[in-house]
Amino acid sequence: MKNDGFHIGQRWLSNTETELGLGAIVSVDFRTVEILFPATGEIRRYAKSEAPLTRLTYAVGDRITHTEEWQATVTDVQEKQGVLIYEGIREDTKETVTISEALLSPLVQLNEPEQRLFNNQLDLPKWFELRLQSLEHDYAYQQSSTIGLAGARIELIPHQLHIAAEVGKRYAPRVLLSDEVGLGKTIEAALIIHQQLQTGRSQRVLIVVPDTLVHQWLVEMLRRVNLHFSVFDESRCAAAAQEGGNPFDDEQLVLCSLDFLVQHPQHHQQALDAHWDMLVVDEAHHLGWSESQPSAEYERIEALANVVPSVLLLTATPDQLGHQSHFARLRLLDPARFVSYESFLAEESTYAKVAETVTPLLEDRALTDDELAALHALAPEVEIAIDDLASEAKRLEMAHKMIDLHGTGRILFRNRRASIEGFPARALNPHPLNLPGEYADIISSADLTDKLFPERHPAVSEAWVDFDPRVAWLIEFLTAIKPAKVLLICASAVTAQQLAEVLRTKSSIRHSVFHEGMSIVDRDKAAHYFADPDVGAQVLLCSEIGSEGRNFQFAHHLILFDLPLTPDLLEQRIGRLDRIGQTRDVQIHVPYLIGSAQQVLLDWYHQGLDAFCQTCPTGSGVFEEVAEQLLAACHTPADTQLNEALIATSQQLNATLKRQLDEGRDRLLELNASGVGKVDTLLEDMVALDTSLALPKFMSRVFDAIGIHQEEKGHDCFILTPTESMVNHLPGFDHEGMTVTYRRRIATTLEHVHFLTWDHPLVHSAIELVLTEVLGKSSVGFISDATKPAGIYWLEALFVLECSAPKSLQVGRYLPPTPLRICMDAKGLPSEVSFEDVRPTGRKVAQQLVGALKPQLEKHISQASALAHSQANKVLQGALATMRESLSDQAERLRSLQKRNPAVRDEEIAFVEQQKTALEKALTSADVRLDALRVVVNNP
Ligand SMILES: Nc1ncnc2c1ncn2[C@@H]1O[C@H](COP(=O)(O)OP(=O)(O)OP(=O)(O)O)[C@@H](O)[C@H]1O
Repeated sequence: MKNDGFHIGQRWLSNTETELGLGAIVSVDFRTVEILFPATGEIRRYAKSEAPLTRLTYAVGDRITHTEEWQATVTDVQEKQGVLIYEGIREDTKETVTISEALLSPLVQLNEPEQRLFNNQLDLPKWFELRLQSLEHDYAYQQSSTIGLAGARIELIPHQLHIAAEVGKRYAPRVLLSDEVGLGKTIEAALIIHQQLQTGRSQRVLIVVPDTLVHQWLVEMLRRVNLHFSVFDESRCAAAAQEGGNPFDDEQLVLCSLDFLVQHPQHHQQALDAHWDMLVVDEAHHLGWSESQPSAEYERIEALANVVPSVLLLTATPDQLGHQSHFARLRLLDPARFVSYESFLAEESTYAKVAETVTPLLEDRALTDDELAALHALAPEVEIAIDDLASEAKRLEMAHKMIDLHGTGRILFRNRRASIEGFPARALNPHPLNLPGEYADIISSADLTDKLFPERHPAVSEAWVDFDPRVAWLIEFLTAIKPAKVLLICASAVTAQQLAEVLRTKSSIRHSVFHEGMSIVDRDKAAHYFADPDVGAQVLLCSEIGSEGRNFQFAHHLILFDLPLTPDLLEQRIGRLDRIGQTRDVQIHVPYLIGSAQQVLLDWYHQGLDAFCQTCPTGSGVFEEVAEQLLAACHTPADTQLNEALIATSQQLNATLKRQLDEGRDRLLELNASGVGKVDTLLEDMVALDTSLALPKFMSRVFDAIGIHQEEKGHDCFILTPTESMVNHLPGFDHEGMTVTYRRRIATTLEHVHFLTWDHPLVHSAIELVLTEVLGKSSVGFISDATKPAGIYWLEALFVLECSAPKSLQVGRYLPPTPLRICMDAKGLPSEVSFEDVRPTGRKVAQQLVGALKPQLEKHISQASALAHSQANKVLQGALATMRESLSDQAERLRSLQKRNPAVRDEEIAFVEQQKTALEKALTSADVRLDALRVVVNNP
């Protein structure tokens, strides 16, 4: 429509302040024009000849919005005294309406690149690049193998990454993470949860842990993977109860203690009703089970596991409450697969055969005919041609297929220290002390507890600390090795408290206690005080509750003031120090009374099982066999014959069981868990990401563009602060300032520094901000290329191929929003040229250029659009083919697995099929949209 001057009532857009919305001319005189912007209430007065304004006019077919907020589609346009009168059909009532442009809503924002380009809503050319890069990076991220893993603040430890990647990519994984103590099960769980959340496979997660570990889990989730869990306890639920409803519905990520669920059936019921995607249970050996007497803990978790699709159980000592309980937990993960304990035992006895048959595949040589025949016999339904085993990679693939087919491979992961390098050694330091006469009567009683813990007998009350030589030894020992940190564990809270009292009254040794009689907050304070390297406690005196889960690897000395009766508990105790992050050999000190039942235990553990200096996965098996003999020996410590026989039997049993485990279950589990041959590519991808400069470069441009100042601080850290020009709200950005790093090494040592990776929420919100803003949708810029004629121009059109689908479908695996950049030259031909350093032209020039080139540009846009559609179609066909192939493979693999290994559930197969159908539908509905336009003119 021809513009023949300003008239009151006309609607114009500001070219310089696009955020003002649609303005209305309120006065015009012979030299100036005054315009009111109703959306912000601001008025501007301009010289008529210089006014940076563009008239907004609509054509037939356009959609307009009335000030009363209803919409209409334009059917006719007339002009009366310079003001446009639109006729149209109202969308809600279908009435025919007539609207003067004066009554158009001021809240108009032109979103379409073309509209913006031809209405002079132009931005700086750098915004076009930012949009393009944001789309390109997001595209790469969505397809990356490292999604959900790269952003964790951890060292890259292969066995953990393998498990996390293997489990994290499954649909509703149900697994038992059973690495030996301290190898990183919590970290593995954190990585799996993070991956499931980042990819949309899960949204609601409930973590259940012993109450001693609630705080530690809270902190680990936050510091390792940036996840804020809410702790639910009695007081939180009571407060929520007043508002009514189910308190568990209020949060997506919840952490609570197992005790809490056991002691409060009504809250357990609420948790059951709260529709979780994932349940995580730490120290799952507490879920004791026998056919006649399942524990309350087991029943509570079983009820949850029956309704929650994904379940992770964590325990380093699966046999701690007996092998039956271990079976019961596997059954809880997959009731259809683990039907009876007897059949489970029978199957276990075949593991050695499976391991023996698979092992040659891992030996980097051709298989003999016999070995090949054994392989055929193991899995007759798998066709194995010699060619299938020609290369090392193929043999590895076959080995993993076989492991997958047999036993607990898919649901149980266990790494052992023996197969992981770099662990320091453990040394036993026994400290024999004379048995005081005061204990004589007590230890001669028939009660085993009296024999093992005479200090707890009422007859000696608090006086034992005065004559028991372990107490004097303790003070002397602590004084001698000061300031070295020492963790002391004993069986009872009373003993820990009494020892603390002695240290308080008889020494100046800084100490702290940790036992079940304290509140969770006080316990954490005590642990924190112990961890403080400068002014903290030298010794932490723990009751048995300190023997699980906690991280005390900064200490190198462990005192076992008494010994527990079960080997797995001993392993848990030692595991507080012997865990990832321990930098020195672990010194285990056992002060014991000569000739006591404790000496029997010491000798049995050390000589019978070698359980102090090595981890002893066979301990519970041996214990089950010799329990009677062991108890008899504890009753008669002086019976050397009995003791020697006990040790000899235990040594023998231990050797046999170890061999069986080594050859069978553990060998298979280890092959499955450690990721030999499978994790290398992932590790390479992670290292490549860590060393790439793409993210720092990109973020620096984004920060610059949105008005965040980035200042280098040294140590590879940057301080981010808002500048005055920062107008947009960036979720996750701290306006007080933030210290960030892109380096893993810095992030794992400086915990207050944010670790910026492609997984980080700040990076996601920055990308989202760039893409949801209109900034950059249209721009004009100059390049200087002396080799090309001055004045030639190109039109860059950025299209996005995308489809909408529910998040849980993770359509991004196959077709993330895909950027397609098409560049047309002045002749209307597609060009491969790309531009760097496109500089702004100035608004007026840009306006004039767009005005002059409008007919050509319109033509180029439609040519580019046709090209984009044809490119998109190729991309789409590729995505469909990949999706079909990959899901068909998955379904086929699951079906063939299921024939051998019922661990594969029917729902898993059905799920893959449903996904295939849903993805087919979603992908075929994908469409191309124009996201941004940039006109680039050569002006050398
Ligand atoms: N990849 C890693 N990077 C940095 N620290 C790690 C890593 N893996 C484990 N750690 C640290 O090592 C210690 C042991 O890890 P974690 O607590 O996950 O082991 P765990 O197997 O759960 O132990 P437990 O058997 O005692 O429950 C923790 O302090 C943990 O933070």
